[in-house]
Amino acid sequence: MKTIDELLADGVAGKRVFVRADLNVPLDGTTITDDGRIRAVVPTVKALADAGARVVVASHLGRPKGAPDPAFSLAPAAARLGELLGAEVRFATDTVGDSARATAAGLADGQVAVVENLRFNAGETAKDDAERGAFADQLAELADVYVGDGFGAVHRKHASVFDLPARLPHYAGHLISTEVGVLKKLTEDVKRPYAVVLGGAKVSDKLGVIEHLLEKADRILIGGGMAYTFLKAQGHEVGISLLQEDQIPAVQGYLKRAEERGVEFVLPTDVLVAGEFPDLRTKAPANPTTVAADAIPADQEGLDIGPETRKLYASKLADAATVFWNGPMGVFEHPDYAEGTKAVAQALLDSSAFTVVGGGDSAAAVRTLGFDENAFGHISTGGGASLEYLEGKTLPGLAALEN
Ligand SMILES: Nc1ncnc2c1ncn2[C@@H]1O[C@H](COP(=O)(O)OP(=O)(O)O)[C@@H](O)[C@H]1O
Ligand SMILES: O=C(OP(=O)(O)O)[C@H](O)COP(=O)(O)O
Repeated sequence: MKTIDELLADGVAGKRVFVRADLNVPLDGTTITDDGRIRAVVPTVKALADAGARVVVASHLGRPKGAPDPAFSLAPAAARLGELLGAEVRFATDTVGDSARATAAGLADGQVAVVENLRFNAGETAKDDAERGAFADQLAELADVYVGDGFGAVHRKHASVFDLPARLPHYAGHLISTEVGVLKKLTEDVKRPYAVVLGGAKVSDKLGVIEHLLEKADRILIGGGMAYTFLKAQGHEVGISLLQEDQIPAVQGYLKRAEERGVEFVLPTDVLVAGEFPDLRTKAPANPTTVAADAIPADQEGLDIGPETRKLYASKLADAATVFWNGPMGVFEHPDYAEGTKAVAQALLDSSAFTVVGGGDSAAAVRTLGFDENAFGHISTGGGASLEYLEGKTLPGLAALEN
């Protein structure tokens, strides 16, 4: 994989460089609640701009449906990038249309622009190779060189991640190089006991990695929205909690395999439930109740692990030598459901383990709940991406940079 250092050494002044970043930051309206992913790409963008490149930054944000949707505009992220760079950052109101082409063409050496959300275009995420390719062709017109630095999206076979680098000279940015360097250590030389904590809401995306983790980890702790498919697989009712019904047979298989291999699977023994999802904007009191994990009422939703589970998980992490954690334990954005996530973060800090926290929301949780991000071994900007890397899968965005 060629890195940006080679590009910089060859000289990049006057060249139009397309930087595929992951600026998928959590927003409250148009306010960025955690800018970690923007800060993470600054070293790459700054190095290119300082070297006189004309930098076109692109990213997805959220999961819009292949058409413009103001709620998912990258405008706030572009403004924040400008603040962090201490320089003007231009913003194109489309991704490959008139605004993007004019903005890219109007850049002077050392200037930076952000184009609008890649996922406002159906071609970005299309399954069909030709449709993705056609969109990548349009993106390629904006630049002479491609720098891949959106680590959080390298597991996606999307036009800007996979097809575009095949059309331009391509290099890995500083963030991707750093992320891969750390995660590689976890695949090669892992100190045991090795505990993995999984939670969050992207359950269907992430359940599959457990099959591989069963061959690697000594202990797997499950929380967040993921826990309820496990509880259901054990025969418990989960009310209106997040559930991946079609994955129940697979999950039953994981539990069986874990037993055969002597991998300890730890599930919540109690959970916080409520009749409705909390209001994350007003943060109005949610008044949850604590119930046993095998006694979730039919009309209630599990939204955090309970106090007994917090203690249990802390004890299971205390003597670990390595911990990988992806996915909050509950809806941490609301204070009534943040305690589970806080307890896991604190347990990681209290242990002497090498700790890796991965994922946009997990990293944001650690910071917004007041923890010192430097106290963790590594905070990865990618959750799904780091999990699939650990799984040993070929990641489209990394393979494209290697070719
Ligand atoms: N029990 C739950 N039910 C619904 N959503 C949950 C639950 N627990 C956690 N979440 C949500 O999961 C989201 C993060 O999930 P995910 O995107 O998978 O993590 P990451 O970005 O760290 O990879 C958070 O917004 C959080 O509110
Ligand atoms: O937030 C992301 O992934 P993550 O939640 O697994 O860390 C990335 O920006 C990828 O987004 P996607 O899962 O909508 O493709």
